Amino acid sequence: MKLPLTMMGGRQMTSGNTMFLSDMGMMGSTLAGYLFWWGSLTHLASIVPIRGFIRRLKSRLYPEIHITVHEQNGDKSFSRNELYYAVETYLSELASGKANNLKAAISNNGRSVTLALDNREKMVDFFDGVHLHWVHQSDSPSANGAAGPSEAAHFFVGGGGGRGGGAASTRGDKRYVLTFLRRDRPQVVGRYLSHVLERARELQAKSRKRKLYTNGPYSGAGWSSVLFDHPASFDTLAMEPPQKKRIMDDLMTFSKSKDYYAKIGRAWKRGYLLHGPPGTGKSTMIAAIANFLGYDVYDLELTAVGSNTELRNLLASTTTKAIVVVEDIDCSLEVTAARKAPGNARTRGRWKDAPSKSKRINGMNYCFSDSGNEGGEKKNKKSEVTLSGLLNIIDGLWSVCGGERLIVFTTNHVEKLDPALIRKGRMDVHIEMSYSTFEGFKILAKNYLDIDHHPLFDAVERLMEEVKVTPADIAEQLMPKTLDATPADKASACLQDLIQSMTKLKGARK
Ligand SMILES: Nc1ncnc2c1ncn2[C@@H]1O[C@H](COP(=O)(O)OP(=O)(O)OP(=O)(O)O)[C@@H](O)[C@H]1O
Ligand SMILES: [Mg+2]
Repeated sequence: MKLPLTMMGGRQMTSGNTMFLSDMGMMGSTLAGYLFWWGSLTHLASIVPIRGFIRRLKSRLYPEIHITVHEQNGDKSFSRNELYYAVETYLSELASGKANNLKAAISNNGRSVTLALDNREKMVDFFDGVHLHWVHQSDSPSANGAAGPSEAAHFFVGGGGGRGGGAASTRGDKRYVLTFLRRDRPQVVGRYLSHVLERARELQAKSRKRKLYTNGPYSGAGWSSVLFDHPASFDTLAMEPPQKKRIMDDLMTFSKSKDYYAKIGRAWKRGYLLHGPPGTGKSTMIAAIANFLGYDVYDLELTAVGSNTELRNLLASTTTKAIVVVEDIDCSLEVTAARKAPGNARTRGRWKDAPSKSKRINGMNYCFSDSGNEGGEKKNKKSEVTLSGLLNIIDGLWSVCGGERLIVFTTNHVEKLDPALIRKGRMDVHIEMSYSTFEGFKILAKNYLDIDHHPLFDAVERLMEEVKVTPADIAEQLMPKTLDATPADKASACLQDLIQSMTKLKGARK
């Protein structure tokens, strides 16, 4: 009798095509032998947990440390643990290029998508030759395959659950667990965690919603704010490229020099004086700086400040990473001694005609919220802010505040300013914003018309050698006047307009 035999996995064993019963006897005893050993091994494994044993053995050889960063602090208030969010930000940058399972969410006012590690997703990082493993864990019932409360992955000694995870977690807790070898503890505790925090701050500063604050007549004794959403950047700023690069390098060096400022015992602040004729881009430059560094802008209206004390309180309530701007400083303050009464001071053009709380800044309308009711009273209040008061407050205030701050003064008349106000150490960088050069014009032509070359460029260049035009004048002429024309026709029409107005100007100056 020939019987086909079927083994585990459904494979048919045949000898040729068949197998005789005598062979089956031998096969049967071999099979019984295997089964015996299999049974013994399984029994042994149930007595000695081999994987656990191997893990324990390895953990003796390569001891691990786990650091758990919980979403909430362990105190009674369950307050938000800022480190958790810093780790999340740091890992989202790392994970976006590497991790397989990510959570996506919309942020930044619906303009960008942020990615974060999904539950139980692991991420490897390297820092100064140290191998670091992160895993995200969540006890939330909705989390995919939730991990046990104190389960931490063992990266160096094999996967799976085990001990670790630090403090006991609460139901619904989310946490990041960092695992590394014990021998790397000094680098991780000493430097890596600071690096994570520092990088997260940089990323948060870049993506956070920034604000424009003002102390105008509608904001009571404090600041009122709106979202700062100005599109200016150094790319779009018409300026000689080497000068632009010097400014950007200076700003970047400043923003990265926290330790250096601390070492030399100076407050972490830098003063910029922007001077030049109207329409040369001083206000635009301030917006570009704010966007470049990711700072908030405090537009300080000195004529609306009642006294030195009020000024001190205003400046003390600014956030870190801020630019405090005083536009037209020569008009805002009597630069030699006591300042003018508000009624006599020139109010900045961009503000003075505003009929309501809506203000036009750099061609954009901003609507300010009213956070106080003192606006009406202030108009008639005589301000007592003095130059020396301003200087003392600036010098004194910045010395005690830890965060990085820029203070920017603008003026059309640098020659009128008291030297004490603009001396080095107060206004460290003096930038002259001047009439447009041909290089500046080409930047504007690229921005406004999207062209790098044009047959009419030569005529513009020749005229620029003879007449002075501000970037604002050029920008005005390069604005398309119709939507119907082709891009090439629009460019030609705008350049002809510009040439015409420059020729007129040349004629008028003869
Ligand atoms: N250097 C520049 N680069 C790009 N655009 C510029 C530049 N200068 C001026 N503009 C354009 O001209 C407009 C007016 O410029 P801006 O308000 O910056 O001049 P300003 O120097 O601050 O003038 P004011 O002294 O009157 O305050 C801006 O909205 C911008 O469109
Ligand atoms: Mg201006």
